[in-house]
Amino acid sequence: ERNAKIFDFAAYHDLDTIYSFMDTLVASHPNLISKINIGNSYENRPMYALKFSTGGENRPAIWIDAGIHAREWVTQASAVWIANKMASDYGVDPSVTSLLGQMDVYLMIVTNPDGYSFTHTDNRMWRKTRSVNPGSSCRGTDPNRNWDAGFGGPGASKNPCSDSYHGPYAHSEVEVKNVVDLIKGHGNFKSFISIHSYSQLLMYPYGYTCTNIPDQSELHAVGTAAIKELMSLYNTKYQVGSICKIIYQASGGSIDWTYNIGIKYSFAFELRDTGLYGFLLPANQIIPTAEETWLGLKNIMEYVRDH
Ligand SMILES: CS(=N)(=N)C[C@@H](Cc1ccccc1)C(=O)O
Ligand SMILES: [Zn+2]
Repeated sequence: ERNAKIFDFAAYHDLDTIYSFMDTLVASHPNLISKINIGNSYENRPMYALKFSTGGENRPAIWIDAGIHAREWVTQASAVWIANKMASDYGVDPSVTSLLGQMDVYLMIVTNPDGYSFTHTDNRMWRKTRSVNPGSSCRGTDPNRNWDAGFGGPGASKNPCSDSYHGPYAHSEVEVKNVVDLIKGHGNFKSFISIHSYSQLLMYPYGYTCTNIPDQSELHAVGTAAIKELMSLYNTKYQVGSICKIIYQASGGSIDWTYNIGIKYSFAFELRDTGLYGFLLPANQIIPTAEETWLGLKNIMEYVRDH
């Protein structure tokens, strides 16, 4: 509890510090949070998801991941703050209490640990995994082009040296496979939310095509309500739309695969900012970004709980 009190949420932390924060949080809330090792990364780092659960057996669940792109540091930092917020608001905020009384929430703070570690040791702008590409001197696959949804189509590169290299085959990256296996094994996820930065967008599928999904109008309405909440705090301007329409065509993205396996409420956030600092967002914007993102996330989770 003392450690949880001295953690600096207004700073960027390395992998070990984030992992020990998780242990502190679990220790402070043993009846609410457990740490699940969903498998190891390419370089054998554990991949931890925090499971928020008040009981039941395989309850309907919501997945939230951050940091699949290593350099998007405000996403892992915001997820740390959100983990703490959800823990402290349970039993205090009636909406959070009701949500966790009916659903489980899985929160993966560092979805690409090898890449995140590499941004601290070698290259702050690294995005991909750190897997070896046979026959190339370039490392890594874009974990957000490696999912089995329009895999290898337009909006991904076949060049291992590209930042959007799709990898040798769908789910080739163990970091992706570990999440895929958890989602398929669980079988009762109602929502999958992937947190990226930057651009200030809330997106729904598809990325691999600009054709509308069957649930386009519902997801657009959910997204619109969510960003209204988000914007209410600091007036941070967000836009809502499909990946393909509001950012660009991108194949092999996570939320296209989750939508296609039946997880209707699949969304991707692009957090602050719109390019002034980009991936190098100053640490003094971590807490404001996390606070406003939480409002949007909570709004989506409430909708999922009630539908
Ligand atoms: C700036 S960025 N790389 N976070 C934008 C991110 C958009 C996206 C999100 C979800 C699914 C597909 C595509 C990407 O290119 O992977
Ligand atoms: Zn990203």
